[in-house]
Amino acid sequence: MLRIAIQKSGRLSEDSLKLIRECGISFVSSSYKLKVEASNFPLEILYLRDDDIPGYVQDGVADLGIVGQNVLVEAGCANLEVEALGFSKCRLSLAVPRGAEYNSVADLQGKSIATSYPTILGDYLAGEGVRANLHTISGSVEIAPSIGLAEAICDIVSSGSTLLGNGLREVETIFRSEAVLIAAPNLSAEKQELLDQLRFRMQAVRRAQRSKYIVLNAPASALDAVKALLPGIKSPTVTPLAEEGWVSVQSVVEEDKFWHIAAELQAIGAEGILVLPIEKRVG
Ligand SMILES: Nc1ncnc2c1ncn2[C@@H]1O[C@H](COP(=O)(O)OP(=O)(O)OP(=O)(O)O)[C@@H](O)[C@H]1O
Ligand SMILES: O=P(O)(O)OC[C@H]1O[C@H](OP(=O)(O)OP(=O)(O)O)[C@H](O)[C@@H]1O
Ligand SMILES: [Mg+2]
Repeated sequence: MLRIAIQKSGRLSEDSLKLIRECGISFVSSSYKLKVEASNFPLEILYLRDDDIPGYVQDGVADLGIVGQNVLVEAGCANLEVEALGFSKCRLSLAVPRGAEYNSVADLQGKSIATSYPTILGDYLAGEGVRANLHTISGSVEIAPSIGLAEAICDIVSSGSTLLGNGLREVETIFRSEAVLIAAPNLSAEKQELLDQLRFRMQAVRRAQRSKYIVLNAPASALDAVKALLPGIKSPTVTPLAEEGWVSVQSVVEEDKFWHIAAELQAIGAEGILVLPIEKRVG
């Protein structure tokens, strides 16, 4: 049985649970039970504070974990990462009060900076040759300048609303993060085999999320141009329509290229362009 540690409640929780479920693994979750067993895969799920996850996996108390790279690197456990998962994307940034003068990181020399990430920040500042006084606090970091605790902060930013709401201006991005799957060093051969199965499923889910199924009608005369735009996985499926001179084309497109391709398809005469989600994609 594999044990995976995920965040009990917070920014990682929902997507971590969703990913495990999309891998076809069923379990009953309740907010009171902190350890649950899946019914159709040898997996036990532990619900923990995210800060504790790297340590549990490093020590082998849990075999696997899902955690942000920011927390993983801060804990000095970057070597445990096995797979980036593409959610909970955020950045670690330095910010100063909106009206404060700031030209470069050298302006932080001798200043006090509040953060929950003293290791990542300390390494960054050392690399820049800047000495500052770091105040380590575990949350609500953005409040620090307005209560006189620090002159700058370094914390997680996503939309930037928290900085804006607290009169702060983002001045440097020092680290980019997303959720990652981590694994204990030296897993037994049996557990490694289960991990490989789980990664195979996770990759199929992620590949599917990045792809869309596209169906459209096009004049047969435009077929070569349509094929060039929609090469698909191997090649597109082309079937004749009942109406003479027209074909139906089915293919797979990368989601981030869809809008660009859809406009080009329309320009060469394609009609009725439908886009459907793909649940899993193997290979
Ligand atoms: N605004 C955000 N947008 C996207 N991802 C975020 C955001 N804030 C945090 N994250 C990511 O999600 C992780 C968990 O964030 P969260 O705020 O839930 O942590 P926490 O308050 O420390 O939780 P816990 O109670 O488990 O210690 C962060 O370490 C980071 O990787
Ligand atoms: O740029 P934004 O979109 O505003 O997001 C950034 C905020 O999100 C996180 O806090 P969260 O809301 O998770 O609360 P927490 O302090 O309880 O972790 C993070 O610590 C920032 O404060
Ligand atoms: Mg935490």
